[in-house]
Amino acid sequence: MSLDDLKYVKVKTHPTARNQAVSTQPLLAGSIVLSNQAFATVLFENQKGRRCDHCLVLSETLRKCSGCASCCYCDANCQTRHWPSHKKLCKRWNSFASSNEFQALPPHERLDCVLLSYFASPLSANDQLAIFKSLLPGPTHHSPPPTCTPVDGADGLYDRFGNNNFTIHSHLNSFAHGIFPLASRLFNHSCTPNAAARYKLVRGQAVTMEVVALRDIAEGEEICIPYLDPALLQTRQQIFQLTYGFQCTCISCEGLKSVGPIPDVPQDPARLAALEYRLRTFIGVDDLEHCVLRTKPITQSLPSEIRCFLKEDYIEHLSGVFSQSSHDGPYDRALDSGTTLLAMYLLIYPENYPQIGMHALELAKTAWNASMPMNDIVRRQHAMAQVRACLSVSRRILGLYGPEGDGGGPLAEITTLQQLVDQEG
Ligand SMILES: C[S@@+](CC[C@H](N)C(=O)[O-])C[C@H]1O[C@@H](n2cnc3c(N)ncnc32)[C@H](O)[C@@H]1O
Repeated sequence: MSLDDLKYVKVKTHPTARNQAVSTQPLLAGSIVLSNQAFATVLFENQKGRRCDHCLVLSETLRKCSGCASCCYCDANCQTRHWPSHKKLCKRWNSFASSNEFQALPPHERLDCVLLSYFASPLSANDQLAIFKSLLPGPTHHSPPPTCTPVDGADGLYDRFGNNNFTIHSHLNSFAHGIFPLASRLFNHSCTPNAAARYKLVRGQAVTMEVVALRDIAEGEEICIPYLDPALLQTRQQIFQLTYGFQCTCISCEGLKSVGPIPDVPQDPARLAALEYRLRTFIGVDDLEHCVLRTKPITQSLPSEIRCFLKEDYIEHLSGVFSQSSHDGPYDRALDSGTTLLAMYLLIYPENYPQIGMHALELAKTAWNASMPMNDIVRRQHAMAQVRACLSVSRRILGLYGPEGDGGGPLAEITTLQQLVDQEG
C-alpha cells in the first residue's frame, strides 16, 4: 500500500513536522484508521526461541533454522517467507554474533544491527524502501552499528531508524521492534493522542500494525499517536529533543508547563495517605461505578496540594508497589496502590488510553484473588463490587481498542474473569 491508496487519512503539510495525517471523513472511536504490515521485525533477545522469527507468534513447537540455529519458525511456510530477509545473515550469523564487535554493543544497538540487515536484504523490494528513504531523518547523525551483512546506503537508512522504529507489543508488553514505513510517514506524536497502534499476530504472516481511533475524530482533524508513554511527565521533552528533534506542544505538555515546578511528594506516611485519598476523591476512582471516565486535563482545576503526584518517579513507584503486592500480597496494599495508580492514569492519560483499561483489568484480577479467602460476607461483597466495576472500565476501554497480540489479547482475559464473576452470582 502507498500514500495514494489510503482511505481514511490523507497527507497534509504541517507547520513544523513537514507533513501530518488528517482524516478524510468523520471516524468513530474504535475505527481502524490504517492497517500496515511490517516490512521487517526483530525479536528482543529474551523472546528468541519463544516466538517465530517470521510471524512473531508464540509457540512451543518451533523449528530451528538449520543454517544458523538462531532463528526459529512455526513451520516451513514461515521459514520460506523469512528467507529473503534472513538469507544473507544466516551464513555469517554465528561468527558475527560471537564477535567482540557485536558483543560490545548495547542491547538496542544489537537489535538495530539485525533489523538493519533484515530491512536492507530484500533490496529489490518495492515502494516500502522508497517510502522509508523519504522519512525524516533523526536530529543527529550516528554511524550505523556494524552489520553482519553489507548494507547499501546503511548510513542513510540508519539515520532514519531511531525516530521511525516501532515497539511491537502484546498485552501492552513490548517484545520486538519493527519497521512500518507507511505509519512512520503518516503519524506525528501527541501526548494526548486520538489514536494508538495495536498489533495483530497471525501465524504465517508478517505482523500487522492497526492504528485505532481512541475517540471520535472529526473530518480534517490531525491523527496523532504516542511515540512515548505519556506517563513520562518530566523526561519526555528531553527524549523528544534527542531522539526525534522536536519539542512537544500538545495540550498535556502545555498544561504541565503552566503548572510550573512540581512539589515533592510528602515523606510523612499519614500526610501522603491523606493526599492520595484527596486525589482519588478528585478523580472519583473509589466509586468507579459512578465515576465519569472522562480523563482530566492536567491543568484544569487540579488542586495545588495534589500537584505533587505529577512526578513520574511517583507513578513508577506506585506501579512497582502494585505489581509486587498483586503477585505476592498483601492484597490490601495491592488494592490501595492499584486504585491510586488508576486515579493517576485517569489524570495523565487521554480518553480511552489502553493502559487505563489494562490496569483496570489487573486491578479486577487482584480484587478477585483478594476476595477468594474472605469469609466475612460484607468484605467479600465489597471486593466483588470492585471486581465488577474494574471489569466494566476495562471492557469499555479495551473493547474499543480491540483484540491485540497473543491469544485474543486482554479481551479474552476479560471474558474469562467475567464468567467467574457470573458464576459467583
Ligand atoms: C515518524 S516521523 C513522522 C512523519 C513526518 N511528519 C513526515 O512528514 O514524514 C517522526 C518525525 O516527525 C516530526 N514530528 C513528529 N511529531 C511531531 C510533533 N508533535 N511536533 C513536531 N514535529 C513532530 C519529527 O521531526 C519526528 O522526528
